[in-house]
Amino acid sequence: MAELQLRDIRKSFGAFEVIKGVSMDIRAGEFMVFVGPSGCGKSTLLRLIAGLEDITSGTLAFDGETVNHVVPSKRGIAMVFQSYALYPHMTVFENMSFGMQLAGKDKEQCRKRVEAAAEMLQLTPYLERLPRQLSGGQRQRVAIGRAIVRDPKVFLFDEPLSNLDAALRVATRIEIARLHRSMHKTTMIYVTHDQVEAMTLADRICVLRDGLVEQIGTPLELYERPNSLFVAGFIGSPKMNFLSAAFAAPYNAHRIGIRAEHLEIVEQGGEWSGTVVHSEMLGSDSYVYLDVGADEPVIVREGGTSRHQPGQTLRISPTPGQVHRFDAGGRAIGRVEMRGAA
Ligand SMILES: Nc1ncnc2c1ncn2[C@@H]1O[C@H](COP(=O)(O)OP(=O)(O)OP(=O)(O)O)[C@@H](O)[C@H]1O
Repeated sequence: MAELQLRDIRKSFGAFEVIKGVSMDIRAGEFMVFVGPSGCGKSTLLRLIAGLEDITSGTLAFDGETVNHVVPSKRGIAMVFQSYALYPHMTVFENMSFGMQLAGKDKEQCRKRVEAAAEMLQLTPYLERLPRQLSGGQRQRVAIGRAIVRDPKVFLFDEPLSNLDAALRVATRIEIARLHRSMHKTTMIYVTHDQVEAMTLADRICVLRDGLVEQIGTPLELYERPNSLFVAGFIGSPKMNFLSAAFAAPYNAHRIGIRAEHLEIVEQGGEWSGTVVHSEMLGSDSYVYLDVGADEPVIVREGGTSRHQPGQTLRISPTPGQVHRFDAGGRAIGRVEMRGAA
Protein backbone atom coordinates (compact mmCIF):
# COMPACT_ATOMS: atom_id res chain seq x y z
CA MET A 1 0.00 0.00 0.00
CA ALA A 2 1.55 3.29 -1.03
CA GLU A 3 0.49 6.89 -1.26
CA LEU A 4 1.40 8.72 -4.45
CA GLN A 5 2.01 12.42 -4.90
CA LEU A 6 2.11 13.91 -8.38
CA ARG A 7 3.30 17.50 -8.53
CA ASP A 8 3.13 19.49 -11.77
CA ILE A 9 4.07 16.46 -13.84
CA ARG A 10 4.83 17.21 -17.47
CA LYS A 11 5.80 14.96 -20.32
CA SER A 12 6.87 15.91 -23.81
CA PHE A 13 7.72 13.67 -26.73
CA GLY A 14 10.08 15.97 -28.69
CA ALA A 15 8.30 19.29 -29.04
CA PHE A 16 4.90 17.70 -28.36
CA GLU A 17 3.71 18.16 -24.78
CA VAL A 18 1.33 15.36 -23.84
CA ILE A 19 1.04 15.82 -20.06
CA LYS A 20 0.80 19.50 -19.28
CA GLY A 21 1.12 19.87 -15.51
CA VAL A 22 -0.75 17.22 -13.57
CA SER A 23 -0.92 17.36 -9.76
CA MET A 24 -2.85 14.98 -7.54
CA ASP A 25 -2.56 12.83 -4.45
CA ILE A 26 -3.54 9.18 -4.68
CA ARG A 27 -4.24 7.80 -1.23
CA ALA A 28 -2.80 4.60 0.13
CA GLY A 29 -5.15 1.74 -0.74
CA GLU A 30 -7.22 3.86 -3.08
CA PHE A 31 -8.68 2.63 -6.37
CA MET A 32 -8.11 5.54 -8.75
CA VAL A 33 -9.45 5.37 -12.29
CA PHE A 34 -8.16 7.59 -15.13
CA VAL A 35 -10.69 8.31 -17.86
CA GLY A 36 -10.75 10.76 -20.75
CA PRO A 37 -11.03 10.85 -24.52
CA SER A 38 -8.59 9.00 -26.73
CA GLY A 39 -5.21 10.73 -26.81
CA CYS A 40 -5.72 12.79 -23.62
CA GLY A 41 -2.69 11.15 -22.00
CA LYS A 42 -4.12 8.45 -19.70
CA SER A 43 -1.68 5.72 -20.70
CA THR A 44 1.24 8.13 -20.75
CA LEU A 45 0.48 9.22 -17.18
CA LEU A 46 0.29 5.58 -16.09
CA ARG A 47 3.58 4.81 -17.82
CA LEU A 48 5.21 7.78 -16.07
CA ILE A 49 4.04 6.38 -12.72
CA ALA A 50 5.39 2.95 -13.71
CA GLY A 51 8.72 4.43 -14.76
CA LEU A 52 8.35 3.16 -18.32
CA GLU A 53 8.69 6.75 -19.55
CA ASP A 54 10.88 9.53 -18.13
CA ILE A 55 9.15 12.50 -16.55
CA THR A 56 10.09 15.73 -18.37
CA SER A 57 9.49 17.92 -15.31
CA GLY A 58 7.67 17.82 -12.00
CA THR A 59 7.90 15.41 -9.09
CA LEU A 60 6.49 11.94 -8.55
CA ALA A 61 6.72 10.59 -5.00
CA PHE A 62 5.75 7.25 -3.44
CA ASP A 63 5.18 7.60 0.31
CA GLY A 64 6.94 10.94 0.30
CA GLU A 65 10.05 9.74 -1.55
CA THR A 66 10.77 11.09 -4.99
CA VAL A 67 10.96 8.26 -7.51
CA ASN A 68 11.51 10.24 -10.72
CA HIS A 69 14.81 8.46 -11.32
CA VAL A 70 14.02 5.11 -9.71
CA VAL A 71 13.92 2.25 -12.26
CA PRO A 72 10.55 0.45 -12.68
CA SER A 73 11.75 -2.76 -10.99
CA LYS A 74 12.58 -0.83 -7.80
CA ARG A 75 9.29 1.08 -7.54
CA GLY A 76 7.25 -1.77 -6.06
CA ILE A 77 4.73 -1.60 -8.88
CA ALA A 78 3.11 -4.26 -11.04
CA MET A 79 1.41 -3.49 -14.31
CA VAL A 80 -1.30 -5.35 -16.22
CA PHE A 81 -1.78 -4.45 -19.87
CA GLN A 82 -4.55 -4.96 -22.39
CA SER A 83 -2.45 -7.61 -24.16
CA TYR A 84 -1.75 -10.29 -21.59
CA ALA A 85 1.85 -10.82 -22.72
CA LEU A 86 2.08 -14.35 -21.36
CA TYR A 87 4.89 -16.69 -22.39
CA PRO A 88 3.17 -19.13 -24.79
CA HIS A 89 5.46 -22.09 -24.07
CA MET A 90 5.12 -21.84 -20.28
CA THR A 91 2.31 -23.23 -18.17
CA VAL A 92 0.12 -20.96 -16.08
CA PHE A 93 2.18 -21.91 -13.01
CA GLU A 94 5.45 -21.10 -14.80
CA ASN A 95 4.10 -17.84 -16.17
CA MET A 96 3.12 -16.76 -12.69
CA SER A 97 6.31 -17.86 -10.94
CA PHE A 98 8.84 -16.82 -13.60
CA GLY A 99 9.35 -13.26 -12.35
CA MET A 100 9.89 -14.43 -8.77
CA GLN A 101 12.36 -17.09 -9.84
CA LEU A 102 14.30 -14.50 -11.84
CA ALA A 103 14.42 -12.38 -8.71
CA GLY A 104 16.01 -15.37 -6.94
CA LYS A 105 13.08 -16.21 -4.66
CA ASP A 106 13.02 -19.55 -2.87
CA LYS A 107 11.20 -22.28 -4.87
CA GLU A 108 8.86 -23.23 -2.06
CA GLN A 109 7.95 -19.60 -1.41
CA CYS A 110 7.23 -19.15 -5.16
CA ARG A 111 4.94 -22.17 -5.14
CA LYS A 112 3.02 -20.93 -2.12
CA ARG A 113 2.51 -17.48 -3.57
CA VAL A 114 1.40 -18.80 -6.97
CA GLU A 115 -1.05 -21.17 -5.32
CA ALA A 116 -2.48 -18.40 -3.16
CA ALA A 117 -2.88 -16.08 -6.17
CA ALA A 118 -4.39 -18.89 -8.26
CA GLU A 119 -6.88 -19.55 -5.48
CA MET A 120 -7.80 -15.89 -5.28
CA LEU A 121 -8.39 -15.75 -9.05
CA GLN A 122 -10.00 -19.18 -9.37
CA LEU A 123 -7.15 -20.42 -11.53
CA THR A 124 -6.19 -23.46 -9.47
CA PRO A 125 -7.58 -26.01 -11.98
CA TYR A 126 -5.59 -24.42 -14.81
CA LEU A 127 -2.08 -24.20 -13.33
CA GLU A 128 -0.65 -26.87 -15.65
CA ARG A 129 -2.27 -25.52 -18.81
CA LEU A 130 -0.58 -23.48 -21.52
CA PRO A 131 -1.98 -20.01 -22.31
CA ARG A 132 -3.43 -21.21 -25.63
CA GLN A 133 -5.59 -23.70 -23.71
CA LEU A 134 -7.28 -20.85 -21.80
CA SER A 135 -10.07 -18.40 -22.61
CA GLY A 136 -9.29 -14.69 -22.94
CA GLY A 137 -10.67 -14.01 -19.48
CA GLN A 138 -8.58 -16.78 -17.92
CA ARG A 139 -5.46 -15.47 -19.67
CA GLN A 140 -6.08 -12.02 -18.31
CA ARG A 141 -6.52 -13.50 -14.83
CA VAL A 142 -3.12 -15.19 -15.24
CA ALA A 143 -1.62 -11.81 -16.15
CA ILE A 144 -3.23 -10.35 -13.02
CA GLY A 145 -1.98 -13.32 -10.97
CA ARG A 146 1.54 -12.80 -12.24
CA ALA A 147 1.30 -9.23 -10.97
CA ILE A 148 -0.17 -10.28 -7.58
CA VAL A 149 2.63 -12.70 -6.72
CA ARG A 150 5.08 -9.82 -6.85
CA ASP A 151 3.19 -8.30 -3.92
CA PRO A 152 3.28 -4.80 -5.35
CA LYS A 153 2.67 -1.61 -3.39
CA VAL A 154 0.93 -0.15 -6.42
CA PHE A 155 -1.01 -2.02 -9.07
CA LEU A 156 -1.32 -0.35 -12.48
CA PHE A 157 -3.89 -1.49 -15.02
CA ASP A 158 -3.99 -0.22 -18.61
CA GLU A 159 -7.38 -1.14 -20.08
CA PRO A 160 -7.03 -4.73 -18.89
CA LEU A 161 -10.50 -5.82 -19.97
CA SER A 162 -10.82 -4.28 -23.40
CA ASN A 163 -9.94 -7.48 -25.28
CA LEU A 164 -12.66 -9.47 -23.53
CA ASP A 165 -16.22 -9.99 -24.66
CA ALA A 166 -19.04 -8.34 -22.71
CA ALA A 167 -19.84 -11.20 -20.33
CA LEU A 168 -16.20 -11.88 -19.49
CA ARG A 169 -15.62 -8.18 -18.98
CA VAL A 170 -18.30 -8.10 -16.33
CA ALA A 171 -16.98 -11.22 -14.61
CA THR A 172 -13.37 -10.03 -14.62
CA ARG A 173 -14.42 -6.56 -13.46
CA ILE A 174 -16.09 -8.11 -10.42
CA GLU A 175 -12.94 -10.18 -9.89
CA ILE A 176 -10.80 -7.03 -9.87
CA ALA A 177 -13.10 -5.33 -7.35
CA ARG A 178 -12.90 -8.41 -5.13
CA LEU A 179 -9.14 -8.47 -5.54
CA HIS A 180 -8.87 -4.87 -4.38
CA ARG A 181 -10.81 -5.71 -1.25
CA SER A 182 -8.93 -8.91 -0.52
CA MET A 183 -5.45 -7.47 -1.12
CA HIS A 184 -5.87 -5.31 1.93
CA LYS A 185 -6.63 -2.47 -0.35
CA THR A 186 -3.43 -2.25 -2.37
CA THR A 187 -3.27 1.09 -4.18
CA MET A 188 -4.61 0.57 -7.68
CA ILE A 189 -4.57 2.89 -10.68
CA TYR A 190 -6.69 1.86 -13.60
CA VAL A 191 -7.04 3.32 -17.09
CA THR A 192 -10.25 2.65 -18.98
CA HIS A 193 -12.58 3.85 -21.70
CA ASP A 194 -15.46 2.05 -20.11
CA GLN A 195 -17.99 4.10 -18.14
CA VAL A 196 -19.28 1.18 -16.14
CA GLU A 197 -15.80 0.02 -15.15
CA ALA A 198 -14.94 3.54 -14.01
CA MET A 199 -18.17 4.03 -12.06
CA THR A 200 -18.18 0.61 -10.39
CA LEU A 201 -14.49 0.10 -9.59
CA ALA A 202 -13.30 3.56 -8.60
CA ASP A 203 -13.02 5.08 -5.18
CA ARG A 204 -12.26 8.22 -7.18
CA ILE A 205 -12.20 8.97 -10.89
CA CYS A 206 -9.79 11.42 -12.49
CA VAL A 207 -11.10 12.87 -15.76
CA LEU A 208 -8.22 13.92 -17.99
CA ARG A 209 -8.59 16.28 -20.89
CA ASP A 210 -5.81 17.20 -23.25
CA GLY A 211 -3.02 16.43 -20.77
CA LEU A 212 -4.64 18.17 -17.79
CA VAL A 213 -6.88 17.13 -14.92
CA GLU A 214 -10.42 18.32 -15.58
CA GLN A 215 -11.97 16.98 -12.35
CA ILE A 216 -11.24 14.40 -9.65
CA GLY A 217 -13.96 13.01 -7.44
CA THR A 218 -15.93 9.98 -6.36
CA PRO A 219 -18.06 8.46 -9.13
CA LEU A 220 -21.19 9.99 -7.61
CA GLU A 221 -19.61 13.42 -7.21
CA LEU A 222 -18.69 13.46 -10.88
CA TYR A 223 -22.10 12.16 -11.88
CA GLU A 224 -24.10 14.50 -9.69
CA ARG A 225 -21.84 17.55 -9.58
CA PRO A 226 -19.74 17.73 -12.74
CA ASN A 227 -17.77 20.97 -12.71
CA SER A 228 -17.85 21.39 -16.47
CA LEU A 229 -19.80 20.59 -19.59
CA PHE A 230 -16.94 18.29 -20.54
CA VAL A 231 -17.23 16.11 -17.43
CA ALA A 232 -21.03 16.23 -17.55
CA GLY A 233 -20.92 14.92 -21.13
CA PHE A 234 -18.22 12.38 -20.45
CA ILE A 235 -19.54 10.68 -17.32
CA GLY A 236 -22.78 8.76 -17.57
CA SER A 237 -24.51 6.69 -20.18
CA PRO A 238 -26.61 7.70 -22.01
CA LYS A 239 -24.91 11.06 -22.27
CA MET A 240 -26.44 14.00 -20.43
CA ASN A 241 -28.92 15.94 -22.59
CA PHE A 242 -27.65 19.44 -23.37
CA LEU A 243 -29.94 22.30 -24.40
CA SER A 244 -28.94 25.84 -25.29
CA ALA A 245 -30.39 29.13 -26.48
CA ALA A 246 -34.14 29.47 -25.81
CA PHE A 247 -34.12 26.36 -23.63
CA ALA A 248 -31.34 27.64 -21.37
CA ALA A 249 -32.25 31.33 -21.23
CA PRO A 250 -35.03 30.95 -18.60
CA TYR A 251 -32.44 29.28 -16.37
CA ASN A 252 -30.00 32.19 -16.78
CA ALA A 253 -27.49 29.84 -18.34
CA HIS A 254 -25.69 29.54 -21.64
CA ARG A 255 -26.50 25.88 -21.71
CA ILE A 256 -28.36 23.47 -19.46
CA GLY A 257 -27.86 19.75 -18.98
CA ILE A 258 -30.38 17.16 -17.76
CA ARG A 259 -29.86 13.44 -17.40
CA ALA A 260 -32.32 11.04 -19.06
CA GLU A 261 -33.59 9.86 -15.66
CA HIS A 262 -34.34 13.43 -14.62
CA LEU A 263 -36.89 14.05 -17.36
CA GLU A 264 -40.41 12.96 -16.73
CA ILE A 265 -43.17 12.41 -19.27
CA VAL A 266 -46.25 14.26 -18.03
CA GLU A 267 -49.86 14.14 -19.11
CA GLN A 268 -50.48 17.86 -18.89
CA GLY A 269 -48.43 21.04 -18.81
CA GLY A 270 -44.79 20.11 -18.95
CA GLU A 271 -41.90 22.38 -19.70
CA TRP A 272 -41.21 21.20 -23.25
CA SER A 273 -42.98 19.09 -25.80
CA GLY A 274 -41.59 17.06 -28.65
CA THR A 275 -42.13 14.29 -31.13
CA VAL A 276 -40.93 10.76 -30.46
CA VAL A 277 -38.28 9.93 -33.08
CA HIS A 278 -37.04 6.65 -31.67
CA SER A 279 -37.29 4.42 -28.65
CA GLU A 280 -34.97 1.77 -27.26
CA MET A 281 -36.07 -0.97 -24.92
CA LEU A 282 -33.43 -2.40 -22.63
CA GLY A 283 -35.66 -4.75 -20.68
CA SER A 284 -35.79 -3.03 -17.30
CA ASP A 285 -35.88 0.49 -18.81
CA SER A 286 -36.58 2.22 -22.09
CA TYR A 287 -35.09 5.34 -23.63
CA VAL A 288 -37.38 7.59 -25.63
CA TYR A 289 -35.74 10.04 -28.07
CA LEU A 290 -37.74 13.23 -28.42
CA ASP A 291 -37.28 15.99 -30.98
CA VAL A 292 -38.01 19.13 -28.94
CA GLY A 293 -36.53 21.48 -31.55
CA ALA A 294 -33.00 21.43 -30.08
CA ASP A 295 -29.82 20.45 -31.98
CA GLU A 296 -30.19 16.81 -30.96
CA PRO A 297 -33.07 14.67 -29.74
CA VAL A 298 -33.54 14.66 -25.97
CA ILE A 299 -33.28 11.24 -24.33
CA VAL A 300 -35.87 10.45 -21.65
CA ARG A 301 -35.68 7.36 -19.47
CA GLU A 302 -38.87 5.48 -18.81
CA GLY A 303 -39.14 2.63 -16.35
CA GLY A 304 -40.30 -0.65 -17.90
CA THR A 305 -41.37 -1.03 -21.50
CA SER A 306 -42.01 2.13 -23.49
CA ARG A 307 -45.58 2.63 -24.56
CA HIS A 308 -44.64 5.40 -26.96
CA GLN A 309 -44.43 5.19 -30.73
CA PRO A 310 -42.48 7.34 -33.21
CA GLY A 311 -44.54 10.33 -34.31
CA GLN A 312 -46.35 10.68 -30.99
CA THR A 313 -46.16 14.04 -29.20
CA LEU A 314 -45.05 13.99 -25.56
CA ARG A 315 -44.70 16.63 -22.87
CA ILE A 316 -41.77 16.48 -20.51
CA SER A 317 -40.61 18.21 -17.34
CA PRO A 318 -37.23 18.15 -15.61
CA THR A 319 -37.03 16.87 -12.04
CA PRO A 320 -36.80 19.90 -9.73
CA GLY A 321 -33.20 20.53 -8.67
CA GLN A 322 -31.74 18.40 -11.44
CA VAL A 323 -31.07 20.99 -14.12
CA HIS A 324 -27.30 21.57 -14.48
CA ARG A 325 -26.36 25.03 -15.68
CA PHE A 326 -23.23 25.96 -17.64
CA ASP A 327 -21.73 29.31 -18.64
CA ALA A 328 -20.41 30.23 -22.10
CA GLY A 329 -16.99 28.80 -21.17
CA GLY A 330 -18.53 25.42 -20.33
CA ARG A 331 -18.05 25.80 -16.55
CA ALA A 332 -20.80 24.58 -14.24
CA ILE A 333 -22.69 27.32 -12.43
CA GLY A 334 -24.72 24.98 -10.29
CA ARG A 335 -28.11 23.38 -10.48
CA VAL A 336 -31.34 25.25 -9.85
CA GLU A 337 -34.62 24.33 -8.25
CA MET A 338 -36.75 25.81 -10.99
CA ARG A 339 -36.49 28.06 -13.97
CA GLY A 340 -36.03 31.75 -13.35
CA ALA A 341 -34.73 31.02 -9.86
CA ALA A 342 -31.06 31.58 -10.60
N1 LIG B 1 6.27 7.36 -27.44
C1 LIG B 1 5.54 8.35 -27.95
N2 LIG B 1 6.06 9.21 -28.85
C2 LIG B 1 5.34 10.23 -29.35
N3 LIG B 1 4.05 10.49 -29.02
C3 LIG B 1 3.47 9.67 -28.13
C4 LIG B 1 4.18 8.56 -27.55
N4 LIG B 1 3.32 7.94 -26.68
C5 LIG B 1 2.16 8.62 -26.74
N5 LIG B 1 2.25 9.65 -27.60
C6 LIG B 1 1.18 10.62 -27.90
O1 LIG B 1 0.71 11.15 -26.68
C7 LIG B 1 -0.69 11.37 -26.72
C8 LIG B 1 -1.34 10.68 -25.54
O2 LIG B 1 -1.22 9.28 -25.71
P1 LIG B 1 -1.79 8.25 -24.65
O3 LIG B 1 -1.54 6.89 -25.18
O4 LIG B 1 -1.28 8.60 -23.32
O5 LIG B 1 -3.34 8.60 -24.70
P2 LIG B 1 -4.57 7.85 -24.08
O6 LIG B 1 -5.38 8.88 -23.39
O7 LIG B 1 -4.12 6.68 -23.29
O8 LIG B 1 -5.30 7.39 -25.39
P3 LIG B 1 -6.15 6.07 -25.73
O9 LIG B 1 -7.37 6.18 -24.90
O10 LIG B 1 -6.42 6.21 -27.18
O11 LIG B 1 -5.29 4.89 -25.39
C9 LIG B 1 -1.17 10.86 -28.07
O12 LIG B 1 -1.31 11.97 -28.93
C10 LIG B 1 -0.04 9.96 -28.52
O13 LIG B 1 0.06 9.94 -29.93
